[in-house]
Amino acid sequence: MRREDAPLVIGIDIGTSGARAVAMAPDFSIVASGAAKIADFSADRRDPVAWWKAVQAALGIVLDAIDRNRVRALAIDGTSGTMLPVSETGEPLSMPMMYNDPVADHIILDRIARHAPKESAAHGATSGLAKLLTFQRQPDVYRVIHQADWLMGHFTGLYDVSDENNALKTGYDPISRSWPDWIGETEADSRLLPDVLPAGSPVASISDDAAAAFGLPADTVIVAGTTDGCASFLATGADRPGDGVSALGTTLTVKMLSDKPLFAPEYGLYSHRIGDTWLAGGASNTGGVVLAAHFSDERIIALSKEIDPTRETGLDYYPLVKPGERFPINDPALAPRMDPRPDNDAMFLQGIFEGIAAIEKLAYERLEALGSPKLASIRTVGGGAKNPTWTAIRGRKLFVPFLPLASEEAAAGTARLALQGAMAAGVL
Ligand SMILES: Nc1ncnc2c1ncn2[C@@H]1O[C@H](COP(=O)(O)OP(=O)(O)O)[C@@H](O)[C@H]1O
Ligand SMILES: O=C(CO)[C@H](O)[C@H](O)COP(=O)(O)O
Repeated sequence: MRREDAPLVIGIDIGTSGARAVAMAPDFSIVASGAAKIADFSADRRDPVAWWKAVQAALGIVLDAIDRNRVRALAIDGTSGTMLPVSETGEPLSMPMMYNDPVADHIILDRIARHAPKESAAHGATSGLAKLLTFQRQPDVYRVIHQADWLMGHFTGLYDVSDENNALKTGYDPISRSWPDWIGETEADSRLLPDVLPAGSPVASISDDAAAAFGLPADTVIVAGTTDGCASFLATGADRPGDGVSALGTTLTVKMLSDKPLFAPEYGLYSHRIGDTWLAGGASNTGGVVLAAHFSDERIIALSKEIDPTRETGLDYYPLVKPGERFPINDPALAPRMDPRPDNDAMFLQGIFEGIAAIEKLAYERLEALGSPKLASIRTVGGGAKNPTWTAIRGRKLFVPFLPLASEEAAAGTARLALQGAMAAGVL
């Protein structure tokens, strides 16, 4: 088959600020990509209509660049823990709660704390389960679903299907592959939970309406997606036990591919299931957000050139913008440690780089102490990945090869799941 006739799949990522879509060939090459900002459609990042418009716009750019008849499958990822209550036809019944919107109702949080097993990822004020318990009081609610589920429903017409990754923080047990009975004990109405499929498994053929709207083949397979965090891991091409991915974005997230699941909520550590492997790790509150609180991106670049990364400042910071940490220390009251501040801004910036690198190192050490494979390599994504000074500081502390990325587009990770689903459905 000529390269221009090869079948294609589509991966769509809806992240914190916008939607991105890619078309991918079976050899993982990306043949087209498109992007759109949520802010271009609404000033409110919670507005689901704006999410859908951003997805339509990003997908439209991709479809205009390819022959639509080549598309075999499509999958979507969304921000982990963003939820909304819907009617049977998918109408949102209230404004969604975003991944970082906390539930303030202490009765709900106490019920989860009392009934969820210690190792569950459903603990905490931002968990999907806390949001389900909040939304189930809505009149006429059919299901409470995740952002990615709702967007997928626009392609299938089904608003009651999720994937194992998005469902994790809503209490789903990825080891028994079921919604556990204890969820009922929290007084959650389990009839409102979506059906859950493994990430990368076929859900349904595209609906007639969506096929007509996008000009896609009627047998396009819609595939169960994942969270944005897992998608950006998969996009890098990391695929062996011991492969680590550090995301130096607004926050620092660290994940490692592990042959067994690891759950340690006391450290904010959980595992997402991908096939029979696990993405173990967690998200810290440190990261670029601390840099951005003190320096513009231009100033970071200029000051970085003044830093000698081979010499430690000895400042020993724990950089945070406010008290509270999730991973690798889980302590809602943990105080930032950023004193003394030297007069020299380059030295201050170096202290922050060193502090974040030390937290990254502790994250990988926690994983190994809990039984993960030995860290073999790190791939780095996010705004901090392009800073050679920071990379040199990290290299001095982490002692493993830093590998290049197959792609830094989360949508490419989701497209890999679409390829898997297309193969499982026999259309590739
Ligand atoms: N040259 C740089 N060196 C280090 N950090 C940077 C640099 N440029 C931007 N950043 C940081 O990267 C962060 C944004 O990363 P990005 O991956 O785009 O974020 P998000 O997680 O929101 O998608 C900002 O907080 C910014 O401070
Ligand atoms: O904060 C987020 C929003 O971008 C991420 O969704 C979160 O950090 C990653 O969660 P997960 O590990 O479940 O993918």
